[in-house]
Amino acid sequence: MPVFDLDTELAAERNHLRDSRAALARMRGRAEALFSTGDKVAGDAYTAEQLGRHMARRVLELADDPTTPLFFGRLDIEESAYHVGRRHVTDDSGEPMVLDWRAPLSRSFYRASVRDPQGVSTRRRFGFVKGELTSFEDEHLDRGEELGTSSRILTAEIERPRVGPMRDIVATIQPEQDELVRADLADSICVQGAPGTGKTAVGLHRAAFLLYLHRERLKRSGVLIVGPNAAFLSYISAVLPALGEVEVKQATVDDLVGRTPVKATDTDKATNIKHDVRMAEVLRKALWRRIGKPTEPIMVSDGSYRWRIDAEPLRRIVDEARREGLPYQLGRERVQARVVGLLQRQSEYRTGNSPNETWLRKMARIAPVKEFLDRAWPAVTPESLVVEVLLDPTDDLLTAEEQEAIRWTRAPKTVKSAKFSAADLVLIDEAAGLLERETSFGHVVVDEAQDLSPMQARAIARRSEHGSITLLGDLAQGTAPWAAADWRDTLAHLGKPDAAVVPLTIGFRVPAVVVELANRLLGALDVSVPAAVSLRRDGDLSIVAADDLDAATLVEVTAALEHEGSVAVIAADTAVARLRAHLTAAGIENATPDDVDSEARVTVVPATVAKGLEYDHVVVHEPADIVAAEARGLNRLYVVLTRAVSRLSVVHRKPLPEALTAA
Ligand SMILES: Nc1ncnc2c1ncn2[C@@H]1O[C@H](COP(=O)(O)OP(=O)(O)OP(=O)(O)O)[C@@H](O)[C@H]1O
Repeated sequence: MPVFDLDTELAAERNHLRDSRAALARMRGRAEALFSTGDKVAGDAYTAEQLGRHMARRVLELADDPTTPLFFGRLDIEESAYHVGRRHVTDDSGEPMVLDWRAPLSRSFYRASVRDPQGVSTRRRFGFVKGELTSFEDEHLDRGEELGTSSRILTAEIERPRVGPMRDIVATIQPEQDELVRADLADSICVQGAPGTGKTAVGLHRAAFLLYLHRERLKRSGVLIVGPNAAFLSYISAVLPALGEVEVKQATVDDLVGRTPVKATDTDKATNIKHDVRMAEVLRKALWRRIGKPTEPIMVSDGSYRWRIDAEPLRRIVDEARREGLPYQLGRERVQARVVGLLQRQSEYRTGNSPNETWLRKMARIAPVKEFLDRAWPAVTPESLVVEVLLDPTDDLLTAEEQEAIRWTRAPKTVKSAKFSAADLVLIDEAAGLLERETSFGHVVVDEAQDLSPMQARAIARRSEHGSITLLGDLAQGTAPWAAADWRDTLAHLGKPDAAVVPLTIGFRVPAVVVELANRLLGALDVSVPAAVSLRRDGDLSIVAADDLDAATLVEVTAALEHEGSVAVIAADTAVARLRAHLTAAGIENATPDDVDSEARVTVVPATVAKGLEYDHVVVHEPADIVAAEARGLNRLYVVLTRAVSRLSVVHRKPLPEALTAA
């Protein structure tokens, strides 16, 4: 029996890595050559363009990032060894050298266990430094060896300092995460997970997995990722391209509904009413109220002919179209087409000829038909409907006080010149959905979903009507006034009432000491969520009471800069400008989270923007102010305290919130 020699094994694996990289380079070379000759081989300009786009994407997909390993694992199944990596690599004869992590066989890399080895005798994980293979770790499942979360390589990965944007986790996806990542395209899922349990990571990897498995279908319908704000989207923006997926749309809900610019602000009260689901019904009623009952005939002169349609058949056409339940605009088009159809029949009967297209178009626009349509089924734009409702929000569904809170007291000169608030845009989107169908994405991932208002959820429902969704969130992190208390409500608004709600409980970000502090708040948050178990035993927590807060913050930041990794000061939004100036005056370069190109190691983060982000060292500045700044301030503090990967310092002058000091 050959002696197992670690050095020889490692050398063999390094050779395989070198050969795989060379093979990938050849694959890319071939794609580039095809890209540059695409227009010569394609028969026509359209095909050339299609091919060009396909090849350009292929070239991007085949990029080799020298800082990340091309493969990170190996499965020994029977007599064969399969390397598992970020994408397929084949040799010149088409034989696989690296299997894509999403391939069916790779599943065993994440799921095989001693209890269910799935034919795997040995699972090997590789350790890398800057793309160079430095070590490996074997689990001989056939000998009952299993490392689980005690894997040294997993521990190193989750404890590595965080610098720059979020990275993919393909090398270390955990079984409970993998189950979600590989769920069927048809399945809508809601993931309830404590901070740092990998919800965002799971959502992004699921998108990549679905794109791999259903490439053609999803290329047509598209995949959409919805995140809470621009800073978050830029933080996660590198993950999918690193996995070879370059065509996924990422947007905030505001981006989705932003057909006109925001030019007004609402009172909190008005905002809350406008985000309430009752507004959907208020708008629907206001729209369909416009439809009139035809009482007069249509009379059309057409050269020497006169056509007439009586009120009765017109009433029937309108009633029928209403009953069909189509979006309003389609209904209008159908009524118009049926009226023209009746005119056409009269013309055919009298003249014995079928009228041509020009005649049909003329009849559709002729004054008597147009006037009838404008009375019976008037043209509407989403904006005009919302203006109408806001000028007169009379509806039993709203109390008199609520109607007053949203009422516009002055009419804009024109609908075009109307000044809309952010919440109005959500109403306009709802109105647009009543008029016409939205195009539906094949799959939508919604992150930080606990903060979706019912009306925002409906905006997403319209964009996922024929697709599935992955909803990610944590009820304890709900900070919006309408934040969900029960996922079932959000799922109902999203049109996916039967989606499974699945918990994630293993925390990969926040060290145990910090989790323990943050968890003290849970009791005061009035939500029922499973608490997280942190995988991280390392980490540091310090609570500093100081008279001069800004000076104390500076001391903490300076100390943090001694260590590797990113540093954030998180403070109430109103303190950010002052703190930044204070740090700058002390010679510490700093940026805000939306400043994506900044090289500064220190970021000053307004508390309301911290959601979803993480930093190695976090200095929380005056928790009492963060709590006092908003109605759900304790939830905000819970979010803020759970951003730290390695160390958390809490700097305060005012007393700490009671819930935090309770043992
Ligand atoms: N299986 C894993 N292996 C390695 N790192 C992981 C794994 N799962 C999650 N992580 C890391 O843990 C951190 C937290 O993950 P992520 O941001 O997805 O959590 P989250 O549940 O969305 O958190 P939050 O609720 O705070 O937004 C990230 O740095 C992520 O890369």
